[in-house]
Amino acid sequence: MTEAYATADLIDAHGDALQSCETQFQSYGGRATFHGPIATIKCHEDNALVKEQLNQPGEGWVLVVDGGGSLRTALMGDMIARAAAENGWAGVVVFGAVRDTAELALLDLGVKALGSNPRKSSKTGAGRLDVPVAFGNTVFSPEAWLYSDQDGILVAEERVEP
Ligand SMILES: O=C([O-])CC(=O)C(=O)O
Repeated sequence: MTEAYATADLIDAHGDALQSCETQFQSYGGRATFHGPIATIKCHEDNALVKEQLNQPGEGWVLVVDGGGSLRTALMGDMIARAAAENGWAGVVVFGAVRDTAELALLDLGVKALGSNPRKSSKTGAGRLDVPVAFGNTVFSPEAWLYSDQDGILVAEERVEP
């Protein structure tokens, strides 16, 4: 799905209402531009919670996964990402690594991550759901709004009109 806004235009118009994430992400998903309200997970090299959440209805939300920046294991691969797309999530932002990147590019889902690693994560369920997470000088609070495109990621406490 192509969306008719650019983050540069949004921040020009609504600068005071927006945080702009300084972390430089790679874009892996088939959707280059995506936005939606935020759900969060904080976890470390364990993706059971990520799998569980993305198998729930997404209703246009964006899951922000704070993996602590670890590139040692992948927190999402093609199976979890396919479930996310089928369940209507708009996108997934991973402060950490993903895998199966060739397949991720074919999905109608926004995926941003720091990098990739073929090694899988553990699946104990360790981690926390729906807590504010922060990276790149930006706080991602549950239910805030996220706007992402090739230029970066913006966060607003309330929805802003593109
Ligand atoms: O199961 C995992 O750890 C992640 C994965 O490879 C997938 O989503 O296909």
